[in-house]
Amino acid sequence: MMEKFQESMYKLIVETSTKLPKDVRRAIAKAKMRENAGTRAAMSLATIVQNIQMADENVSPICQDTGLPTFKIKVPVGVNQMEMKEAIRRAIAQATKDGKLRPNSVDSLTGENSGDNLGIGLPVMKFEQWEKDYIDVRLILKGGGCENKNIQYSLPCELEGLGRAGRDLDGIRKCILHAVYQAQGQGCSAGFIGVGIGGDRSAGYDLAKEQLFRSVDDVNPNEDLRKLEEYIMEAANKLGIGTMGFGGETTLLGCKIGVMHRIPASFFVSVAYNCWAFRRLGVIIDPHTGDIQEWLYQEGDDVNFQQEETEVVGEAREVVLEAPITEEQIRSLKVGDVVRINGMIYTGRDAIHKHLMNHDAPVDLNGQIIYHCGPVMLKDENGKWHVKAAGPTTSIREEPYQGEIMKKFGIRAVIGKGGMGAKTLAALKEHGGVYLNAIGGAAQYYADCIQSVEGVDFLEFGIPEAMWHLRVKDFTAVVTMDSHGNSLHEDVEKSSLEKLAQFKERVF
Ligand SMILES: O=C(O)C[C@H](O)C(=O)O
Ligand code: SF4
Repeated sequence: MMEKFQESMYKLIVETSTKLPKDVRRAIAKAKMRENAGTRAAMSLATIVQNIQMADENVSPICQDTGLPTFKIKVPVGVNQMEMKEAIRRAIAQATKDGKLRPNSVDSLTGENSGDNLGIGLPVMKFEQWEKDYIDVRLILKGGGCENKNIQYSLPCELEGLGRAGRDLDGIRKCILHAVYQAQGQGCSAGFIGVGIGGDRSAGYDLAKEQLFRSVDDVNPNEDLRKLEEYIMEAANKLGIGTMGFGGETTLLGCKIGVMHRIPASFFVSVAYNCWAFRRLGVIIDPHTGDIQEWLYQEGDDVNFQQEETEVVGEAREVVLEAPITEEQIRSLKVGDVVRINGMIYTGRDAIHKHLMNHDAPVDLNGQIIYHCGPVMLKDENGKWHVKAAGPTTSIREEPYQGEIMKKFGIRAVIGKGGMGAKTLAALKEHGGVYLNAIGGAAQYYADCIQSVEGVDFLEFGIPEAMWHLRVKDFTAVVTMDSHGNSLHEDVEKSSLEKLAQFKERVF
């Protein structure tokens, strides 16, 4: 039985990483219909849909960040949970080896990547016993960018744009709207949120995450919460943050709210934010054979994304870039321009940015392009590396370093997602640099633009943190911060704050 169970868990992991569930697909298809053709949001959604289809076909990760695997398992009395845990760990290690998961488990003290997704406390497995005679296993692969946008409020509190949030349903309403606002595009909007009302800090977050296991289509049995969920879906989509924070009609794809009791002194509202790449599936397992009897979240017909040819944004200019890039070329770029990159780009994320502050670079970065990306890579029998998934990572984490590093090494462009802050914007102006926004989560789409892996440095930092030398063709991204002091991210943040303030008045 355990061998079969391990095989079933392997199938669950691979399916979760590579195929979005139908309820999520329906939500994305609906969002796509709402956007006006030709806008940046429509273009991004077209890329997202294309990426979902490519992941289906390639049986490869939808997003390169395959997240922190969290299993929720319900078992009948008499099933050996310790053996199940071991089988799940083996299945996780196998899926990592096969390039279906990125090695994502990092020693928090030494920074060492375990290489197989196993580690202290990882994967997360939560067991519960029940009276039924079958096993129910559900899995979420929740990436780090959206996890970083989770937020917890302690009521009463003051919220920018909304004023005081008190200890009542209306205060809760304000917290949830604020949670969507503060995420901007950084958690790869449009997102799904799970909300937990009450509990202590840890139980509140657990409850919030528990909500993410609810189907997007289900209706809250609590009438107050049903109304609140409905209200939030409507109001949040008026914030104008849109796909990737580019502005647009859809900012939120789902909202599920749960409640538990609290103690008199504490009143927490906890919000778990999940990106559009909402990888969550489940299976019913026969406890005697270990076989999969049924897949969960897959009710309904196959979702047919209507994919008409999307034109590039209205009058957006398309510019081809190839490194080394001159200052003059960079200064000619403006927010809104679409760039197509050919030639070399170098990945660099958290560990490398920190390292480069007081070390030399292993390659000459003068005039070059840095890509904030931690790809999924596999080495073949001949020792050659292949890219299995390679979308952008959240750039704002490099905010303390980026400007200085660009100046120090002469870097002319950085590609990432979610935008960067005032410090980087000032450096782009002073030095002559641009920020290029790629579509977060579109890891198959971008992997397809990579023609070859020409080298790697800092492999000791682990696969996601290494500096990969990539030769690309037609790698497309949008200029969202230019060398003239313009930032689309700053604009959207400002306008969405104004819109948020329209929801200040009491509703509940
Ligand atoms: O780690 C990554 O590759 C991306 C991360 O999920 C992010 O959204 O920043
Ligand atoms: S890159 Fe975006 S889509 Fe991928 S896990 Fe991070 S937040 Fe989600």
